[in-house]
Amino acid sequence: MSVYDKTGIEDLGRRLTGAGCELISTGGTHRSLSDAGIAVRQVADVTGSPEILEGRVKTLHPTIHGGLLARRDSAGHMAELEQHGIDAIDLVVVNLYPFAATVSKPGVTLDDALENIDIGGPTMLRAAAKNFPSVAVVVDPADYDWVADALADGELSIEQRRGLAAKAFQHVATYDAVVADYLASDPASEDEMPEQVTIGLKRVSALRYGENPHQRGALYVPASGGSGGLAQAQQLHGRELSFNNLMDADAAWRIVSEYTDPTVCVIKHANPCGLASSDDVAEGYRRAYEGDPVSAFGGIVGYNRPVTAAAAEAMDPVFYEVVVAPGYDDDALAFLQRKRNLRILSVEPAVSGPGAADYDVRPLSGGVLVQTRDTIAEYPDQWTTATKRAPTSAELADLVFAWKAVKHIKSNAIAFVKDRTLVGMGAGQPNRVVSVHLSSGRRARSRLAACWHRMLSSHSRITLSWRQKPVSRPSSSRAAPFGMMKSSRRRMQPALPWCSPV
Ligand SMILES: NC(=O)c1ncn([C@@H]2O[C@H](COP(=O)(O)O)[C@@H](O)[C@H]2O)c1NC=O
Repeated sequence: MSVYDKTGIEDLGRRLTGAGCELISTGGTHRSLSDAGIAVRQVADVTGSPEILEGRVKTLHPTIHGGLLARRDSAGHMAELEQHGIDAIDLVVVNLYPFAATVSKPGVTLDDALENIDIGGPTMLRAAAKNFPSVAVVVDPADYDWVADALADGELSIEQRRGLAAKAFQHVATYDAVVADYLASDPASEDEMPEQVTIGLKRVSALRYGENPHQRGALYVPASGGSGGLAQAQQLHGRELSFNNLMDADAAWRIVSEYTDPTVCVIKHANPCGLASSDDVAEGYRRAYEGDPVSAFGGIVGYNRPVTAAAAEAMDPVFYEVVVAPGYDDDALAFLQRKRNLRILSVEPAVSGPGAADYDVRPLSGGVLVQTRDTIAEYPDQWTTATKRAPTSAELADLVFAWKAVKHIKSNAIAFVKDRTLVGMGAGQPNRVVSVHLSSGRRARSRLAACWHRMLSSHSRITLSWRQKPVSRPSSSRAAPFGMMKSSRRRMQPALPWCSPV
């Protein structure tokens, strides 16, 4: 037994000695056990070598590793143990130096970090895990109880030992990935994508199923630590979250997090069908909802400010699956909790763990695409005007709003915006002209289509304005909504019969 985190170790030690085990421990673990009156030998007494180099070498010794690695079914191995006076070791209980927690501390030095890279612990875990046909390895304190129960009744089965071995290897792999991330986060190497990427994740919850009922699914967070973000949201109310709930709630949280002004969105199928900024969050919700009242049903509502009672009441007539916000006024929460099926999430901004490379990862058949996140700073005061008429300052504010919105709408993304409110949205269409057509709610005019065609041939990102009444909702002002589109391809789409250039 050699554990950094001593929680539960006395109870386990007592149960193991009760089951007839003889215990061997390193310095601090030995102290904890013997102080609790449990019979235990010092590892140094077993190896005949003292701990040296300030604890850098404690268990790295043939007596320990011979005892762990010898095949019990090999007469040769057992004879060698005998010859060298080594006893077989049947169970290893180890947890490692807290590397991630250490490097999360502000002002941590490289020296501190290096001293917290555990070497002897992983070596014992790997040795015991390799030899799981004969040896059991316990790395997770959550396993202490059932392992002690099994040993009290006899022994662990081969399947149980194999499961523990897999867990130990997984643990060591994740631990090493965090160390590698930390060491790789050298500013000099930031220009290049890394040669190899190992992403250590730990499961925080099992989901009933994945995207479809025949798929399995679970939620993971980075093993390197970090906090906040949708994956670490606190669920304040409602039924279990599904895979799709989490996907949509994340889309909601990401889009409202894009705005500094108080902003509310309504998400359907990972796209915002409603989005509005307003100093009054209840008004923001109303305007977001009115952007597309039909699609809002069954959606997810996201706020970047605490939900007020007025906003909660405004949401009342509509069925929503999830609401996600950085907090809730007490009366708002009490009001929302009346709805049995509404899942209520409280989220804090995401803070990456130490050295965690913050990648966007997409699966391909046979591989994955990895890119850095789309977090570029935008400078609207440096934008140039593509049209003859320059936007007014109110129109520019709408364009800034639209530019942030369109980043979160799936391609071919179209956003019509008026008064910092999304009034029309086109997403996921294979044809961008059709996407405009859908988002404007009526057949695109040939003049508009021609305008698109001219611009699509020369720009990959386009801002557009034209004289046309807002179509998705009535507006008191006579100015037209502003449109914005995003496309990752420069090629012009083939002309459709109803949008031939004029
Ligand atoms: N150097 C070694 O040989 C070695 N052997 C075990 N450890 C670690 O020492 C820790 C326990 O130390 P202690 O029992 O002294 O509190 C465990 O986290 C274990 O993983 C070691 N420390 C670091 O590598």
